[in-house]
Amino acid sequence: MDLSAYLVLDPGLCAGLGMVETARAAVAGGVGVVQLLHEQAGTAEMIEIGRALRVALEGTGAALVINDVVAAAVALRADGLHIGQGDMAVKKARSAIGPEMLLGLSVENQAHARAVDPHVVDYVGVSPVFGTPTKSDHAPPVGIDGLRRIVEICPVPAVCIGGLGPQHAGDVIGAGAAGLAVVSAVCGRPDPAAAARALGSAIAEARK
Ligand SMILES: Cc1ncc(COP(=O)(O)OP(=O)(O)O)c(N)n1
Ligand SMILES: Cc1nc(C(=O)O)sc1CCOP(=O)(O)O
Ligand SMILES: [Mg+2]
Repeated sequence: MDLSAYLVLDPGLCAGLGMVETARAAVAGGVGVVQLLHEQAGTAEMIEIGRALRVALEGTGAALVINDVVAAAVALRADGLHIGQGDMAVKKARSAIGPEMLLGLSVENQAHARAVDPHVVDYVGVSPVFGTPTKSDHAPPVGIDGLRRIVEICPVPAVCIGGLGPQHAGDVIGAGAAGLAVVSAVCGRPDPAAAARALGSAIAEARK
């Protein structure tokens, strides 16, 4: 899974174009992972949207990750499941999804990072780097220095999320992150493909 440019879909921000078309455009613009996050959807609706996303992503090489809803991830044979600290025990998630599906875990501080078991978790989402209106109940922002310390501790690759856009690629890649996860930098933009391209270019530039 190429974690460099990681799109987290938000149904509200994607209301204009829709989540499937937003994902299609973002992947055309170079996004490597699409996470379906829909707090209001039950399992059946997650599966229905996930199936449409699967069709849209087919043949692109982009990965489909399901947020929180283990049964939907399993039913869809998704590429990954992403859970937070309060969602469920990581070992329970791993036994539900089996050994092949990638498991992502949110980490919000150094203690969370120290507790990551690399035999169970494949990548972490360090969250949030900056405050963001996209998620109302986020943990205190860790900032770039906090991100660097968390990445140093984590035994698995780290993407980071929260208030990020192309303008932050230099700082977060410099801090050791494997990629940037974004919502509003792509969702709801007039041209999500161009927004994704701008993100990818900034990441490529940061890695030079
Ligand atoms: C890549 C990535 N990182 C962090 C999160 C946040 O997940 P979580 O803490 O479970 O919060 P919710 O988004 O589920 O409310 C994420 N979704 N993706
Ligand atoms: C989905 C999500 N999780 C977060 C966390 O801190 O756990 S912040 C967030 C939303 C990030 O949105 P934007 O890119 O628009 O700032
Ligand atoms: Mg969650």
